[in-house]
Amino acid sequence: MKYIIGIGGVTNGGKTTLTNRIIKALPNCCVIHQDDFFKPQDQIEVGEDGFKQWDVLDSLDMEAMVSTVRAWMENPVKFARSHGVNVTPGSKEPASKDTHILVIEGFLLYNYKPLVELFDIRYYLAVPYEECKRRRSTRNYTVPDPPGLFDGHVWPMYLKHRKEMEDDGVDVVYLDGLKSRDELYNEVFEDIQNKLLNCL
Ligand SMILES: Nc1ncnc2c1ncn2[C@@H]1O[C@H](COP(=O)(O)OP(=O)(O)O)[C@@H](O)[C@H]1O
Ligand SMILES: O=C(O)c1ccc[n+]([C@@H]2O[C@H](COP(=O)([O-])O)[C@@H](O)[C@H]2O)c1
Ligand SMILES: [Mg+2]
Repeated sequence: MKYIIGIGGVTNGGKTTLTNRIIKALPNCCVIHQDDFFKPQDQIEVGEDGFKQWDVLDSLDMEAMVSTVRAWMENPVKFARSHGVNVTPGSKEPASKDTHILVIEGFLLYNYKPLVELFDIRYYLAVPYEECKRRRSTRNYTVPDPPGLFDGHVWPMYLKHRKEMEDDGVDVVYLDGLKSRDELYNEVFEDIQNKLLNCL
């Protein structure tokens, strides 16, 4: 069985932190990080607001990202081996027999049609404005945020994409990013275990 899990939501919601823990706990589990598909800086458009438009689908090579997901779907064992993931032989335990899991994490997972339909389950981490802004101010991205980027671009784009996703009726499981790392991990891990057992 193949199972694709999305961990999406707002920047600094805790997606990467949660993902890194979840993938260690699941068998035959590969991961794809959307951040690896940002286009080079010189290809990022500058908006009328003067900011580089990082937080839009056009800043990402979404075709390459979907191709990578499809490569996993076609041959998860080959994908796992070529990405250094240990593949355990199908055990007699029903929950792990021939189960292959892919976790995809990123801030714009559910606004791109060819990708959104590939998920078996979609988690969505959210945190309120103040906390998001506070966490963001402590981050060091490969390209540092210029002054005013959060209020001028990042947060408005988050609200826009979230509204589009909701208007499109995308089915997501909301997670409260204010909960502790442990609480989030336990909640999501338990939910995944139950979903996997129901699929078998
Ligand atoms: N549950 C949490 N509670 C408090 N801080 C968190 C939590 N999860 C992550 N963080 C912190 O918030 C920041 C963003 O986390 P990260 O996992 O990189 O988020 P994202 O990938 O969604 O941008 C980091 O400084 C991280 O240590
Ligand atoms: O990774 C990069 O090269 C990069 C360069 C510039 C900006 N980013 C920011 O990365 C954010 C998405 O990652 P994350 O982990 O904060 O969800 C997004 O809000 C972008 O503004 C990321
Ligand atoms: Mg991240």
